[in-house]
Amino acid sequence: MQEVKEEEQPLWKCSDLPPEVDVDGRVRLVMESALTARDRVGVQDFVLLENYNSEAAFIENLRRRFRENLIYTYIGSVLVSMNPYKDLEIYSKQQMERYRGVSFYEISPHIYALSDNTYRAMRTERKDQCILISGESGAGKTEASKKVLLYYAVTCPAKDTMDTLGDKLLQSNPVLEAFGNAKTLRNDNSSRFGKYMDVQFDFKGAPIGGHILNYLLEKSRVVHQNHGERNFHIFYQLLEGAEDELIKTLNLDRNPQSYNYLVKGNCPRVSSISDKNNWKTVINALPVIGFSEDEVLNLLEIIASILHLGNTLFGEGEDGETHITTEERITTLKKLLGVDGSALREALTHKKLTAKGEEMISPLNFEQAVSARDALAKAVYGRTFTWLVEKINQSLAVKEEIYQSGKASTVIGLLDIYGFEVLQTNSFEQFCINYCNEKLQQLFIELTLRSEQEEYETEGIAWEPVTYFDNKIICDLIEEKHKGIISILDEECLRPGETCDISFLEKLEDSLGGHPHFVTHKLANGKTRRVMNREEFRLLHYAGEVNYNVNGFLDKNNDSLNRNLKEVLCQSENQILCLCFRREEVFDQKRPEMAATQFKNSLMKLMEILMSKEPSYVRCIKPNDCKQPGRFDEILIRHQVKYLGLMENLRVRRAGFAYRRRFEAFLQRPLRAIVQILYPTSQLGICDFSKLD
Ligand SMILES: Nc1ncnc2c1ncn2[C@@H]1O[C@H](COP(=O)(O)OP(=O)(O)OP(=O)(O)O)[C@@H](O)[C@H]1O
Repeated sequence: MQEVKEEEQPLWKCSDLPPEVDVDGRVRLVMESALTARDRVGVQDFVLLENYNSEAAFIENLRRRFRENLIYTYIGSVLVSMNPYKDLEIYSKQQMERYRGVSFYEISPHIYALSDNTYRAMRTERKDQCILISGESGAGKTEASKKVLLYYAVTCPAKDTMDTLGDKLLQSNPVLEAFGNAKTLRNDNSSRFGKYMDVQFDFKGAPIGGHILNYLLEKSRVVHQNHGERNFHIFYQLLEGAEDELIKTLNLDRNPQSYNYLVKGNCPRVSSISDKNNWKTVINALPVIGFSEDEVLNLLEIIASILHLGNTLFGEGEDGETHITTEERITTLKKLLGVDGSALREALTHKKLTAKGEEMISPLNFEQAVSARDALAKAVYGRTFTWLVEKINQSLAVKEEIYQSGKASTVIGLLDIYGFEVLQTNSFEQFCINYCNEKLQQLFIELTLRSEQEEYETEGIAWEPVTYFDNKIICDLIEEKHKGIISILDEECLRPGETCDISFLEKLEDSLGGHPHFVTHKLANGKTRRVMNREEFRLLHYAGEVNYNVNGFLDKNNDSLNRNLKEVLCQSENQILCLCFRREEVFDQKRPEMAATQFKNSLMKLMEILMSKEPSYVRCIKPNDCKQPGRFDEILIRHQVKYLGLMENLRVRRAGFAYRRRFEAFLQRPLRAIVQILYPTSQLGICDFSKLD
């Protein structure tokens, strides 16, 4: 692969110049060469753009760099990363060495430079840091976060325990990806959950522990996939990669098309994915992260049982009663889930209710039985995933007592969370994902746009104020107590009487009609009405308009599982399931929080965590929708530049002293090069430049 080494671009080597060229001539040639190179490869920090107010100039700079495989560019200390959709040889150990301990602006932009800078800031300032990686699906967030982890695993000083910790940190990735990622239309390896990971360092800078917080797994994918998409990778890995004996033990058939939960997307195989190789990686990683043989078997029994559950079918008798028509599946489920078969059969076709203190059993109709079965599959998968993350956390936990309180150590947090999502049909999951992005935008405004300008003001620096859209109004629309969409949704789920998705929509119209960021078919004017479905509401997000179809909102928010199904599972002999389904839950009268409220609360906590740390940003951009290298889709890119707030970010950076200081540091590089041409034998180091001033 032909790559441009940026450091070699702008400068001519002395020896390239004919001896008769005098010193002035040399300097002139060097400057000209730098300018020509800049014309070709663009500037490596957007703050150096002459026309920094022009979006066209910004995009042109991205284009030039992308063409030369220069995927990283700074906006001050923010790293903009373009997904190259091909392997570039820029992540080797030698590359890591180049960035280690080197000042941010002395060397070409790189994810390693940001990783190193964050690490050094943590060490010198003894302050917790966080790296916030954002961008839309497929923009390269997970790849970036893996590069950061790899950098720390390779370059940080090692404690005795570090070898194993580094291994565990790296090995937890393929496991999490197997269970939490799936092929979507936009990304063959899309994370279907949000992830925040803390890496804890001791006072010598050695990593000593880690912790992962996971957010809202897209459980609906377990039972349904859109056309061209797949279920979570682990199902296909198991069928393709497991040894014959295991397949037999789990009573499976290797063909994914045999399973109802795997056929919906009509996409069993993906050319870019080797399920067989990935299976090997996962199965080798599990013991490294501390899974016992029994736990691995129990885990795979759960995965297999979900496939069998999807093939458990129902029929309707003459009197309208529902029964199971695939009795052999119950026999298999009994074995794999370690539960009582007849209790499971009963719980899949009946519902237990308590009315006036008395227990009643009521039969389920066909649709109810299908949805009880699907709810069981989703609950089992979702809780198993949470258990898996907990298990990884136990293995990454800091072992030494002195560090357990966290006071003697410092932390670098890594946030890799779903980007803003607009699909053909947007449901509850997209609503939550886009709400999360509104919150992150708030944080970005708070920590970058607002705070930097306030700093300029306090320091009495003259600058041109940068205006930006404050999306608080949209956050309030979604999360405000009693009035926001989430409160209205909860109310509709809980209130007695007939409620449904449409009654929720009507409630929204009654309460929020007239809000400048909320529209429905009924409230819209003619032009918007024509493109809106009657079952949709539209939110005018900071990043653009999104129509949400209310179908399924109530069910997904309720996220409930019939009590008798819970009873069956809490008696499971499967070690993992009996931890996931607790007896107390069956008897607990208190209703657990609804899914959207749980998500809202977890986001509030996340915001607190992030606010308490010094942030660095990686803004990932996806160059095209076809996952193709070399293709630069300007419209798509312009949209991302807009919603990632990159132009506002650039204006703020350009405006004040922070920019000037960094600009000066940046200038030292060509200056040093020139000095080295003029005085080739000089041993001047970077600090000597102050003397030159
Ligand atoms: N730096 C990179 N070098 C080479 N390929 C990359 C790089 N970054 C991303 N890719 C390619 O793009 C794909 C998508 O990247 P990634 O999974 O990191 O996206 P994402 O932003 O995390 O998406 P999602 O939100 O869907 O999880 C990767 O599987 C890989 O093929």
